[in-house]
Amino acid sequence: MEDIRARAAAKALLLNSQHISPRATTFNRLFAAIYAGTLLGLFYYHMASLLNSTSLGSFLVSVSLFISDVVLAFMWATSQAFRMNPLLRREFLENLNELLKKESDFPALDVFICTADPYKEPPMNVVNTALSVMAYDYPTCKVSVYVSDDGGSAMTLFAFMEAARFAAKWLPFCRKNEVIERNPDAFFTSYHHWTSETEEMKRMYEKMKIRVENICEKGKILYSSTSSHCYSGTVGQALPNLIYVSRQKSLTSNHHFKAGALNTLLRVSATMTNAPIILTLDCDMYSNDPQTPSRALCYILDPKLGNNLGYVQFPQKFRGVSKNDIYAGELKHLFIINSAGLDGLLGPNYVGTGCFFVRRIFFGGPSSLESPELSKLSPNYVVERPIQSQEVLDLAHLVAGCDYENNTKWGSKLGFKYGSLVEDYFTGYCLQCEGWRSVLCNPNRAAFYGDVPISLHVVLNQIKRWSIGLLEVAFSKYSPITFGVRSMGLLMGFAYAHYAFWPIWSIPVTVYAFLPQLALINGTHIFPEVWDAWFVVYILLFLGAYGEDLVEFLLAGGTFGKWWNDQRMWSIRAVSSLLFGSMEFILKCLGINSSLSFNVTSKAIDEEQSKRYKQELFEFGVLSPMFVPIATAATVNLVSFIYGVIEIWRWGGAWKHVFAQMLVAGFGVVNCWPVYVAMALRNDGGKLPPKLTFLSISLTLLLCSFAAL
Ligand SMILES: O=c1ccn([C@@H]2O[C@H](COP(=O)(O)OP(=O)(O)O[C@H]3O[C@H](CO)[C@@H](O)[C@H](O)[C@H]3O)[C@@H](O)[C@H]2O)c(=O)[nH]1
Ligand SMILES: [Mn+2]
Repeated sequence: MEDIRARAAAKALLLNSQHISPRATTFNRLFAAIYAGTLLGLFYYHMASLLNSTSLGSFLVSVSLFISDVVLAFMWATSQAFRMNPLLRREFLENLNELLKKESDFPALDVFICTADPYKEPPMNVVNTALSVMAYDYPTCKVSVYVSDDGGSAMTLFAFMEAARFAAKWLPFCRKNEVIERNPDAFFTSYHHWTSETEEMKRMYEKMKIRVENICEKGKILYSSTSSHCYSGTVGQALPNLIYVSRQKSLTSNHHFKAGALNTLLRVSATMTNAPIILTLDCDMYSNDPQTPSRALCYILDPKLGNNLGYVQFPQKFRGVSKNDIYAGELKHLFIINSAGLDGLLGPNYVGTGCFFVRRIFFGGPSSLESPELSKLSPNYVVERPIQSQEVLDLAHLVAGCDYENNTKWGSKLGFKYGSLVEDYFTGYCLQCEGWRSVLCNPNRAAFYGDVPISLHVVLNQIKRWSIGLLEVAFSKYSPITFGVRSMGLLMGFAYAHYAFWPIWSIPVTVYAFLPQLALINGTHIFPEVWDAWFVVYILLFLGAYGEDLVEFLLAGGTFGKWWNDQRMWSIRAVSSLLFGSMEFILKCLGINSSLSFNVTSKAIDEEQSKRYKQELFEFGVLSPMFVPIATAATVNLVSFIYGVIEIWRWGGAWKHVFAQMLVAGFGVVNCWPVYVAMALRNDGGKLPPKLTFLSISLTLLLCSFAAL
């Protein structure tokens, strides 16, 4: 790749450009300064109330509010890193074509696809993902697709044997007809100009699908999970390599979940193709644009970005999102807004999928090569034997063995990093600390599409796993607030700290979801009254934060409806996933619960659920303990709001004292609307289970009567 970069420099070909909006940056910085000043005012107010508190009760209330606001201020301060220098980029594909004239000019590409559970991740979807990348507009002899199957499932293997056969027809069909939608499933559901050739393709696809689904229904093929498989098939000349890998597992060794799977793929692919560029994909993220690898090359081959560029991250985007995205599954801030912000600093964080890496990144910092234990695994080793030669297959089996990593540097100095359930965040963070930088590529046509979870329970469990993983990093010796700030400077360190400490949002949100409401019932006034200048400070801070969030969301292409759900899910997550995640993390630290595991997000679709999702009805349905704080908060807010209304009606003049608390409770009630509906007004399978409704109403009565004492 060095020589191609040199050629690009000699020809002075512009492969990409970057654009900073001076207006947005200036506005953000000015706004941050004003907001910071207002925050100082708030803390002055807090100090005064702490010093003036007369009873133990009022002191405890003041302390809780103070701690909550400290957390909010910390999260605000760390999030400023995303706003100081946001960057937009463009690629010039026509110039890349000037540069890469022959097939041999293209660097080889190894694609890694991970799957783990044939029931939660239907093999047909995994196959569609693989087909979509096999059909990339890229010299076929340069592409190899490696599928890691952590479930060791014969069904997935069977599906891939079928897929390899189908690919031999599908790829030429796509090239000939210039199909852009190269995921067969997406193509056949969106295509309308049927020709006899298309009909024929569709029939073949349907037949394959039925064969695969039949096998899955029977679930009857022999299941083998104690040996490692590497099947490789090169079906004809004009097809990319497709390699199925199921690493060896045993009950006594730690597999490190997805990070372990990816490291196995790193080694297996090194023995077979050792391509200098690697794309990692989750099985639910298919390619939506065949030109994506070329876009990534526009950065990787850019001589200006040089040897420090380690990865090009594409944002996660989703299909099948409901009209107003009720579970905020798009996570616009995480994947788009904040990533563009980081791009103006040292580059976006790695989000686990849709990311093109330079293989060299997994072997030490840009200027300090870390050698693997076998020279054949090293990034500059050139594979000379064909994939199917016995020698290569033997080595591949060896490096996929369950004990292979013992006493090696894999997971610490080499490859994807172990030690956190969010291996993507942790790996990207460590790599950036080593001095690698990254780029966000966010083209108009989405490069990849994934599935969003369509039930609340699944969403909350996913976020709970993330919270545990993030806290593992936050409280490790690599904490971004210390190690990160030292390695990458204040802003990058802050940005990573913002994520690592993400679960502590649960503190202020839980406090604000209960304390002002219960205090209202108790007759205690905890906020300044309406005509007080300090009330204005509160209002400015609230409107400032929500307003800025809304504007950013709209500028990133969101709608008001989606934003409303986004802010709602922010508080729902905080009182459930983040709270439970933090508790599980604490239990783990205390040694009480030591078996944290990677609970794979279900991608299987239930027809009834999917219908309710389209109608935008919140899906409760199961007995999840995480629903209890949500439902309890909902009822407490309602009771408190009604109580406040009655109070004002009885003692008209008192309204200015309770106004702020009424505002908080009222905001809670509006946000909790779907919860009330799920408790009382619905009768479908997704309503809140009566047991949980009963439990949360009892808890509410308990809390409210305690507060009324
Ligand atoms: O032991 C395991 C567990 C998971 N996976 C794969 O990892 C991927 C992500 O798992 P998923 O359950 O879909 O997790 P999500 O929470 O939806 O994914 C986000 O969060 C993960 C970290 O928690 C990242 O790895 C993902 O890239 C990111 O999209 C899937 O392809 C799985 O098949 C494995 O290969 N082995
Ligand atoms: Mn996923």
